[in-house]
Amino acid sequence: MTAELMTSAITLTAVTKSYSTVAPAALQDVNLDILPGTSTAIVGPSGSGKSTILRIIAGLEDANGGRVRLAGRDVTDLLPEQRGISMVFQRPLLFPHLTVLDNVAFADRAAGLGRAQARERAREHLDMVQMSTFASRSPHSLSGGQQQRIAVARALAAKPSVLLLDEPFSALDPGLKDEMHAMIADIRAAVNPTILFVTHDRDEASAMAERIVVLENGQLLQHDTVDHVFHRPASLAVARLLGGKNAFAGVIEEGVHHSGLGPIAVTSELPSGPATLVFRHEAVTVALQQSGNDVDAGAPATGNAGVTVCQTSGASQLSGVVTSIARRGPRCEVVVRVGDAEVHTEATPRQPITVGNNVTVNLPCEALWVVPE
Ligand SMILES: Nc1ncnc2c1ncn2[C@@H]1O[C@H](COP(=O)(O)OP(=O)(O)OP(=O)(O)O)[C@@H](O)[C@H]1O
Repeated sequence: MTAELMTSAITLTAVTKSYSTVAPAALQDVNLDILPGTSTAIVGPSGSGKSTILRIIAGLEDANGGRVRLAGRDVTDLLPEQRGISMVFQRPLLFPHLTVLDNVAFADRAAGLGRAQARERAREHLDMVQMSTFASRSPHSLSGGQQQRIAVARALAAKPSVLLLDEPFSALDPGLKDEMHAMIADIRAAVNPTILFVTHDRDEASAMAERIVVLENGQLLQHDTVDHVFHRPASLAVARLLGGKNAFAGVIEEGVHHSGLGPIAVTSELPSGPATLVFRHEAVTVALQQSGNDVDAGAPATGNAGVTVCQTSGASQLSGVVTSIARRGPRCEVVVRVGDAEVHTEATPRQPITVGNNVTVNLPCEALWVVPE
């Protein structure tokens, strides 16, 4: 492999975009700093402005205000082909009349490179996406996943310092998606472009990126590490958009959060006042209460908020009653009524838990997070 390393920081400053004077702005004052060589996912509901951000960075759409910089260079007024960016779309958009090899050689040919040399470089990029044996095939003879590999190889052949991917693998089945994620990891190891991609799939965001940008209604709600957006959301909106199911409105008084769930010790550093307690259901386990054990075995069957102090054991334990169980692949999601509230938890299908059981909910301290009301 002779491909050279290529990577750029991406900086958006106060970028706004309105497609019409009557519709709400597609992007509102978006500021974003993407470090070179990183991979970042953009997530958000449909219509939140995800594709618009990519298109403005690529130069396919003009912003109404703000600046776009790549590696510190202001590219706002440059044409797409002057920016050193490649973009891959949900559909591969290969040239049907060219072979796979010539599809990938296209950028070099257009840049004036001789056919033999362009094809030699194209072979390197086909190799990078493990498609060298398909070089002489026509695009229509390939599967959707194979065509998307060729689209990625063609994008890389333009030697971009930034690779933008707009829901590139959303049409593929889960097994193929995993293979594509492995391919992106190989590409990062080989040429390390800065990657910014749009996805609706939270698992894909965490599989392919180390950071996530969360958008809603054209506004950037949070840009942070994968771990932080899932476990330390900046707002209730972020928690919800990332699939968080446990949120309890209440009030903090002297380091204790009070809600329908009961009193939960948080941290004394948090100011007193209204706040919502959030935690991921994946972090919460549930266990059948055995009579005689030391966990609130006498709780009434209607469910009762356990007193919860979160220090020595590193976890709060709540007593409750199972109200529903739903299978989620290899896991089960178990909903437990605790006091006035419902807590979403996870269990394995082998656990002997049924609806109506008295259970203990184990809430690890590190899973707790508080967001403003
Ligand atoms: N060419 C266009 N003309 C008019 N409005 C547009 C155009 N492109 C996008 N919009 C509007 O701008 C807003 C943001 O669109 P965008 O495609 O960026 O959202 P998105 O988050 O990528 O959505 P999705 O997840 O559905 O692809 C939407 O309200 C959309 O209808």
